[in-house]
Amino acid sequence: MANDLLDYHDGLNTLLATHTPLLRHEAVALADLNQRILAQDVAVVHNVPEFDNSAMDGYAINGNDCHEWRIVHRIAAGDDGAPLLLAPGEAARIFTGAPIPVGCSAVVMQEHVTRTQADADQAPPRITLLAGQSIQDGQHIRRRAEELQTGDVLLHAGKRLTPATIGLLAGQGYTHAPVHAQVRVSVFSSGNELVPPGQPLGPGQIYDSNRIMLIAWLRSLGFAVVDGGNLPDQLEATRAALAQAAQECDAIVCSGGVSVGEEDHLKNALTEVGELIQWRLFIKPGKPFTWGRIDHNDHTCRVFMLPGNPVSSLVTFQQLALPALLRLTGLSEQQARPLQWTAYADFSRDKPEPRREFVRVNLRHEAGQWLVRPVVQQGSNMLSGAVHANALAEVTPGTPIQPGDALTVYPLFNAI
Ligand SMILES: Nc1nc2c(c(=O)[nH]1)N[C@H]1C(S)=C(S)[C@@H](COP(=O)(O)OP(=O)(O)OC[C@H]3O[C@@H](n4cnc5c(N)ncnc54)[C@H](O)[C@@H]3O)O[C@H]1N2
Ligand code: MOO
Repeated sequence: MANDLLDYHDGLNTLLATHTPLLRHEAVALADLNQRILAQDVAVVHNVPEFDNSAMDGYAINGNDCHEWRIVHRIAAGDDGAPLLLAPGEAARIFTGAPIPVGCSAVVMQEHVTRTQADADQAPPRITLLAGQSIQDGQHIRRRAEELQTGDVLLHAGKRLTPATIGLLAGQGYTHAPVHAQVRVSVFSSGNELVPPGQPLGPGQIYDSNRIMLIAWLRSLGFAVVDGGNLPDQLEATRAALAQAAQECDAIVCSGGVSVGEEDHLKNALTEVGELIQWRLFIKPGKPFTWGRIDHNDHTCRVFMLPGNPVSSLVTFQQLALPALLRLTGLSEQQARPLQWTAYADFSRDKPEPRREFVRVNLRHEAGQWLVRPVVQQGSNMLSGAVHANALAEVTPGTPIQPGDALTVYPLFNAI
């Protein structure tokens, strides 16, 4: 029955191609820019360095072949060094970041010279080079504009901003940067059995783990998250909640209620208020994963319905919903793809699984190779298994595994 289900890679490629960056932009202050995506190119407006300056604490000298130099100036970082001149045989005491005086041929580290104090007749102190040291022309001078030149592009549109890029923008004097607006995501769980942590459990009830897991995950990636609460197993209430959220948000992420049971109302509700684009993929876990859209006037809200088993939610979120959501934030298809590399099986499995499987594994580096071994708890209801794992290993449908077989692995939370 299952072979008509969509393959994972076709599903991922379709999601990446059909979700495009939101057009809303905003100027955001530097301290709040981490993880945001640049919406326009940003130019270099100051040469870096702005002026020739010293890379070391030491002495700026004129005349690399001299045997000693008279110290005639002292230049610290923050001083205006431009008017200062060095004649042949002269030196300036200089510090890292201080401007280079006119006539300087090189900077010598203070560890490489000896300094003689001024004598009684007020002659300036002198430095001589220690035996065994030599001087290269221009050494330890950071030249004006050697790193960045005015008019060049500092950062290109589409760049995901990191702490280092924020520092780079500050180094140019910027206080704000133009970024794509935050993607607003409503997160729901669904099921009469679910109780929020902190409340007592009644018979047949369990705590809701998926909603807070997804909220924390989305927040950590810079999304503006609305907690939509838990939807009862009831079509009318579900339909109303989806329609309301679609007016206010760019995307809805919900979990549970997308399988075939009579209490699984999510797909019907989506069909009534919007469009169900895809139901079910040929994957384990996460087969009932669903996506669609709800259009409201000129606004589109993307909808991702994750299967309720917590590991099914986690796997389909990381491998399918998140890449699509990251496209909305402004990332390219390539940037939004789940991070992946190749590792080698440190286990065997004779019985092939018909669906493409994402096995929860421990990825480790040993003797120059990345190796993977499955964690014990592989049930899609066993969140502890996903916690003990640090990656997902992809197993091709119908394929037994021998030790040493190459597998594609995806680090969990893109962080190893
Ligand atoms: N007859 C069939 N039954 C099922 C099939 C099938 O093909 N035929 N598919 C199974 C698969 S695979 C999955 S995965 C689940 C997914 O079902 P739903 O998405 O409808 O999820 P629920 O039935 O609502 O819940 C499944 C399971 O997960 C627990 N759950 C749900 N939400 C949460 C939450 N927020 N936090 C913690 N746990 C949650 C729920 O209590 C159930 O135990 O369907 C299979 N059935
Ligand atoms: O797809 Mo279900 O996620 O196999 O447990």
